[in-house]
Amino acid sequence: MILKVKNVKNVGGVVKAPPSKSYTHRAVIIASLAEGVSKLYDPLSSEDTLLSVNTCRKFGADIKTSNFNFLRNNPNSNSYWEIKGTTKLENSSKDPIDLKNSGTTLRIMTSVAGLSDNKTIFTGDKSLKTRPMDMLLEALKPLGVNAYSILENGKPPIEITPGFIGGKTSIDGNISSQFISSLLIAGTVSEKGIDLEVKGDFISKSYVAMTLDVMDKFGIEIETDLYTKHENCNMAEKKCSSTYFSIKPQKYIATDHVIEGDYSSASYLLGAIAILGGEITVKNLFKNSKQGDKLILDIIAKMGAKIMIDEDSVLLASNGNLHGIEIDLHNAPDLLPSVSVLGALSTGKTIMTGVKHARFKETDRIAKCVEELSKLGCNIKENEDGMEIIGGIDLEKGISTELNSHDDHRLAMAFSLIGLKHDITIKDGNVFNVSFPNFMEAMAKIGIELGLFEESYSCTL
Ligand SMILES: O=C(O)C1=C[C@@H](OP(=O)(O)O)[C@@H](O)[C@H](O)C1
Ligand SMILES: C=C(OP(=O)(O)O)C(=O)O
Repeated sequence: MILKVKNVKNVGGVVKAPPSKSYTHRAVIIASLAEGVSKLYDPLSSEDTLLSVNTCRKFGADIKTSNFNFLRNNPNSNSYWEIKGTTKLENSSKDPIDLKNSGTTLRIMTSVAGLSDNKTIFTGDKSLKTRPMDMLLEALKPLGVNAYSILENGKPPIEITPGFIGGKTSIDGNISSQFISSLLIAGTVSEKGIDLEVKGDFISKSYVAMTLDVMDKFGIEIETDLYTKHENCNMAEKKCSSTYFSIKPQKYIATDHVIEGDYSSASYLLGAIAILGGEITVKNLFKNSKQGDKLILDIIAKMGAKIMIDEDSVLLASNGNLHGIEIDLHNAPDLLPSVSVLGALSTGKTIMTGVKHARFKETDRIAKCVEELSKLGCNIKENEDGMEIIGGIDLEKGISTELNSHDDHRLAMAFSLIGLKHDITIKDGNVFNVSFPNFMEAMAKIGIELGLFEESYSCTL
């Protein structure tokens, strides 16, 4: 389906950010490992999070979901999921479990599957089969888990043989923080607990902070120097001291938990008004959030808009004139598509650094953003760990006005913002259900009407 901007009028107003995908994954999986019944209020019901729900059901959790629209329902007596966890995991699926497009479910559940009584095979869609897994599989071995890549390419499909007894292990932190979240979540309920050393450059650290946040809410005590270490290591001198985590064997305690709003998804709503000019209030964004993508507030402010942060909402005011900035996305890789579009619609240069790991997502997001923005006449330079946008969109110099999402939800939503200033279309644009099913409804609330159209195939005889 082709996604494009249909109409823009009465721009602005108030909109609620959707619940956090990352927090929903964590709460579902940890509640499924807890003794007792937990209630998750205002969870994100999206393709990816429902994969975590269905996979946890396969391992024995009893999960009752309720379909409600986060834009219309406030967290109230009936908008929650009820999760009865289990401490005795058994994979009831005789076939490989298809995790489609969800890297978070794949990584975290690979360690959890090591706790079960029987073998598991995880597979996924074409994109998921490109996601690196070898470092996690290596780190699991000293903990008693024999897991391997069936095609021996370090990627899914993955077969996991149980035996997770826990103990001491280490892993490099430069590819994915999901490996670390996975080891910590599962290691907690293993016989010996876990002592984990994360070596070298530790990217996307904020997601591990979110993991520890949810583990704390479910009663777990953790010793770590994550919060006391210097933010980024000295990459120039290649000096990065390790980060340590020590968790004694413990049991998760069922609890009720409210899922906060998603800053990654909010970046499209905030970015739209920053580009167009106007004023919006985005609710459900928490001032003290641990999400790394809260960085979008600093980015948009540095580019020239006004940002006011309240306890649980953000007010943005913009005149639509943005200028380029330099930004390190080391801790917020999912903002790369949004920031590349903001940079392409700004005056001056925008430089993104520190985000080589954005190459290991649904797509190689550095390469694809460069490829697609170049089509629109952007003067853009690809670097190993980011990109430089030297000159913005200039359709006169461009070769096409049809962009391609490459089936990546974040590319589709970020590229849709270009349609606020230029007449462009996005092929395979209907992929936002992975993380933001109500994306079009939320954009309509702030005056931006998006449309989805069948691709018209012209037959040439
Ligand atoms: O743990 C998580 O919820 C996530 C971690 C990040 O991945 P990396 O840690 O691989 O950067 C991020 O890109 C992904 O969207 C969600
Ligand atoms: C990469 C992402 O998620 P996952 O790792 O769960 O596929 C994302 O949401 O951008």
